[in-house]
Amino acid sequence: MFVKVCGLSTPESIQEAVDAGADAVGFVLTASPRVVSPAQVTELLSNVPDGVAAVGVFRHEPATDAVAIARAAGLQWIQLHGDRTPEDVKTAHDAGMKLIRAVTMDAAPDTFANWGEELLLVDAPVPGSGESWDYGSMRTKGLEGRDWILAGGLDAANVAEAARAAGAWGVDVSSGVEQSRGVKDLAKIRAFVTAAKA
Ligand SMILES: O=C(O)c1ccccc1N[C@@H]1O[C@H](COP(=O)(O)O)[C@@H](O)[C@H]1O
Repeated sequence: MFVKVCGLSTPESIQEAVDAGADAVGFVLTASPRVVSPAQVTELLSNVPDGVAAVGVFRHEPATDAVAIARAAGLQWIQLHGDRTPEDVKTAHDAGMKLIRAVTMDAAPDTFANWGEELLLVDAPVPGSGESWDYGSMRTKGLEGRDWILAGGLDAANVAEAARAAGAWGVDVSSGVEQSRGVKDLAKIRAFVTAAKA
């Protein structure tokens, strides 16, 4: 199970996620209680070892802006939420970036198709809200055999059953590993990664 821990802003939280076995860490570069600056990301990247993907997360920004911000920060992966088009995938790839394309669980059926992104992420209607949803509804979206990530309202207690119900290849978390909004809890990070990997 691929595991991404998102909304990290301190060396300690990155270290905990990496030590626990996370495959990717996310830095929120859009309006959010978890926002970090590109300069902060550049500093934090020294705590991310080779083999762990460091992902810049964006919501409504045009893909061209996201690519420029991520590149300035030293990132090679971007995660694009919001309304997107196949042209956005091309923009990311033309810039040499790898892409996680995020769609909401209630998005139009054609948006679940493979547009050539490296990974698809399926999230709650409001990203980063901590809201859980009907994960089993993903069984009807034609995602079998795809590398796709489940997100939205996950925590250590529900991640195993949620991933099983959805048939997910990977999972992503932010709210479920926090002690208060935007403040990560190291024990919850470890518990989440351990539960997901188990
Ligand atoms: O975490 C945020 O604040 C955020 C803001 C804008 C776009 C995406 C954001 N995070 C993504 O949301 C899910 C986590 O949701 P939850 O908090 O666990 O319910 C994950 O994909 C993050 O990358």
